[in-house]
Amino acid sequence: MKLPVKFLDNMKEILKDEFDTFFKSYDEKRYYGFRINTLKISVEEFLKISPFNLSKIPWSTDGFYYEEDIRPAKHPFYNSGLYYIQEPSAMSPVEFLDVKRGHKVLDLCAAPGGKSIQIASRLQGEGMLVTNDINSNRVKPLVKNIEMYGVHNVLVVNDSPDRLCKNFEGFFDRVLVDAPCSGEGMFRKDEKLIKSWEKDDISIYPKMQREILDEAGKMLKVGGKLVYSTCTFNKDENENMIQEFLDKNDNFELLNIEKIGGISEGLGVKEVGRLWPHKLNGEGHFLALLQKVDGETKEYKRLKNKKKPECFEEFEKENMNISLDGNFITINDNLYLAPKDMIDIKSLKAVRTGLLLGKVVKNRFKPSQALAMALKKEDFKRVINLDSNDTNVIKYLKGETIFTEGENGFNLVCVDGYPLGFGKLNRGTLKNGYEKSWRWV
Ligand SMILES: C[S@@+](CC[C@H](N)C(=O)[O-])C[C@H]1O[C@@H](n2cnc3c(N)ncnc32)[C@H](O)[C@@H]1O
Repeated sequence: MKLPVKFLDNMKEILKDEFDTFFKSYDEKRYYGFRINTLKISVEEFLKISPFNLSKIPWSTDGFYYEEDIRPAKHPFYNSGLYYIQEPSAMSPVEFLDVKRGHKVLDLCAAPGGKSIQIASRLQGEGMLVTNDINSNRVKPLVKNIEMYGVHNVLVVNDSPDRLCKNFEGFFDRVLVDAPCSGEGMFRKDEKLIKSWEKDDISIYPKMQREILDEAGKMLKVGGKLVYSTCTFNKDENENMIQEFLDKNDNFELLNIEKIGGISEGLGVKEVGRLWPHKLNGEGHFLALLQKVDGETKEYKRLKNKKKPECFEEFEKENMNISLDGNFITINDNLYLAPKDMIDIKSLKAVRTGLLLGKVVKNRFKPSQALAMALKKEDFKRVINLDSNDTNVIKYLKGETIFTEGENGFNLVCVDGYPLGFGKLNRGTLKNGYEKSWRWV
């Protein structure tokens, strides 16, 4: 692999005696991983049905390495949101964020959403996740991932950190800043990034990171914790960025990142964590854990619950074995179940205000793909449960009509018991309800 000379010079300076082993690691194979989505299945249950050979990633509770030649994104379990494909070292930031059920958590630079899904799996439907990205193109896959992985206690935002801060100062128990960075840790994963590193002016990143981190700190509660992470090796974007933040904010303390599974101390800062490709099986990451120990406390009032619309109540009675409760919000014909901890937000570009249940048009309710993905098989009255080897699964994912037995009406189509989407059955013919933009082409 041909690496930029300037990058190698920087790395020689940083790594000194270790440089040669670091450099050689670029000729070794890269590692592939996915994380089991414990919102839908436990690690133990998944391992019982797993069609793949997997081995544990040491710093992750639910992450596994898989071999390069298997294609987990082509298996229908991927479409049912049972696992999220993620570079192994990228699984580390959330591991150290110490998210507990009921927390209010902000993922400030979230797209495409790998770490948001990981946070949601720690929340297990309690508390609230606010997931944001400034880039409107990148928010689209973020929304898809949030929905496919069945995250429902969520507010998805496409806005800037300072505008978020106007609504959420001192609000969050946990904040993740997975900062935009020069991406030096991703060269082995994606050689195109070498070209953009050479072409772009990487000195722009520290300014961006500083601004994001400053706003992130303000949105944290006293006692709350923040993880700052990057996938680059550059010291200015890592240890120096954290040192500068601590110098400016004496109400923050640096906590220790436990050095498990081959994670190393930082460069001159022992509390932070470095994942190096020559020391563990992953591409590279930087982690710092901060705690806010002093500051102003602000009280927030939850939004008052709005009633369930009648048309949704009817849909539930006709089709579901459960009845949802909480705050039902309608925005432009879209019916949402908002998170219980939702507050009044002003002038923010919210893309999803909770779980999108469906559309209400002329008092008729049409369920969404997101609702199907947030349900369990037992939650629905009529289910078409396909075997993962059944050719109808691919047909369904392609949006084709399928012919199958079952009860007329709305059905939840599942693969080996895990929902894929809806369909309407009429005398053996299933009108495909799989979201058009998700269909296999
Ligand atoms: C490293 S990526 C995030 C990856 C993501 N956390 C994940 O695990 O899937 C950094 C993200 O920061 C976003 N970003 C850049 N500047 C930002 C800003 N000022 N505020 C919020 N997000 C920003 C980029 O659009 C990009 O999606």
